[in-house]
Amino acid sequence: MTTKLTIRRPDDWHVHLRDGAMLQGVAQFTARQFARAIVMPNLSPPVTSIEACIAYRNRIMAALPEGSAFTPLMTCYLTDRTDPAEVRRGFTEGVFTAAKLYPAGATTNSDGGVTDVANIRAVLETMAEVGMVLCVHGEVTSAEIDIFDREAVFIEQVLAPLLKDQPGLKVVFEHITTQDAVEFVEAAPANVAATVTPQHLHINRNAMLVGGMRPHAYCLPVAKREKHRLALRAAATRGSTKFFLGTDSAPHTRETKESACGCAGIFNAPFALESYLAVFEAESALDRFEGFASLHGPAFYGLPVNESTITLEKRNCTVPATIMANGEYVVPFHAGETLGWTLVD
Ligand SMILES: NC(=O)N[C@@H](CC(=O)O)C(=O)O
Ligand SMILES: [Zn+2]
Ligand SMILES: [Zn+2]
Repeated sequence: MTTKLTIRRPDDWHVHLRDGAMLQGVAQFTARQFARAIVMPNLSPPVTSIEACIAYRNRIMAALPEGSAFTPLMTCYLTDRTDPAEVRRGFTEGVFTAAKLYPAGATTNSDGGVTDVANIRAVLETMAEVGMVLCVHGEVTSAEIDIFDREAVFIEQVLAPLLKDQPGLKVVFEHITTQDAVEFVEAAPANVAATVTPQHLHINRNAMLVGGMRPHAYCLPVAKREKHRLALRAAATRGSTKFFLGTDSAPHTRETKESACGCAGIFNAPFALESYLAVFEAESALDRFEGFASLHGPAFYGLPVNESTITLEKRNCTVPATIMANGEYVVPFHAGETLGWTLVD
């Protein structure tokens, strides 16, 4: 029986580090587990320029614990008015690692997002030309589309046509939640990949709705039915280089989650690796964890793998009911549960 696992240090290819007091409270958790992370730009106001991005990166660096070797990889929030020249310059100067497509109104702080991908055609062309990754929140927003169908409809109405128009563009279909998305990514060429969150590997929609409404199991895209969860588990643990780690850790204060209109987002950063590893163990795929966590992401982005390592031990760890993030309570994913592996410092 494996009781100790040492792998190259993982990266998180999708995280919300927030800003201000919350950033001060949560940055340490991601920095402890990961070498690098793709940092989402959905602040208020969003990070839409090189200047704003450099300033945000500096605030992240200032929020890291002393001596941290963590590197934030920054992203540009696309809007209907994004200037292709700004995206190109930000990428070539090393400020933007990727650009992020939020369909307007799809999720937290996406009101300034893109109303129609036709409006960013020149931006996408530029990105394809320079080899810059497009990160996509893949849900349509039309009122008449059922929330459980929004990802599958996005594939058909937006993503497939977009890739037809820009066949060379590197696209990360983020936080996928459906068998439809798994099948689409598997059938697509090598320039299309996906990230998978810990929550979508652990829970289906019952976790959110059975026995009472559970706001801390609510995120977007919402968890789907069990067959989709099983498809995601198979995809993530199969060893395919098209699927890699992206936590989508999205902290909101306990108050804003436990509300008449609760915010979407699950805060999983403090125990992300322990959470993923539980899945890989249950799927008898411990030997494939390093690929998912530390190798496939850098390969897709064209970045070097990390030289340093981390070690996880087969030892119980109990996730606290709440975490104090710089004066605000945040409820973590797996609150109050015990996980079978522990990241060794
Ligand atoms: N995943 C979420 O439920 N929420 C994210 C936004 C996002 O990634 O869609 C957030 O910023 O809170
Ligand atoms: Zn999203
Ligand atoms: Zn996200």
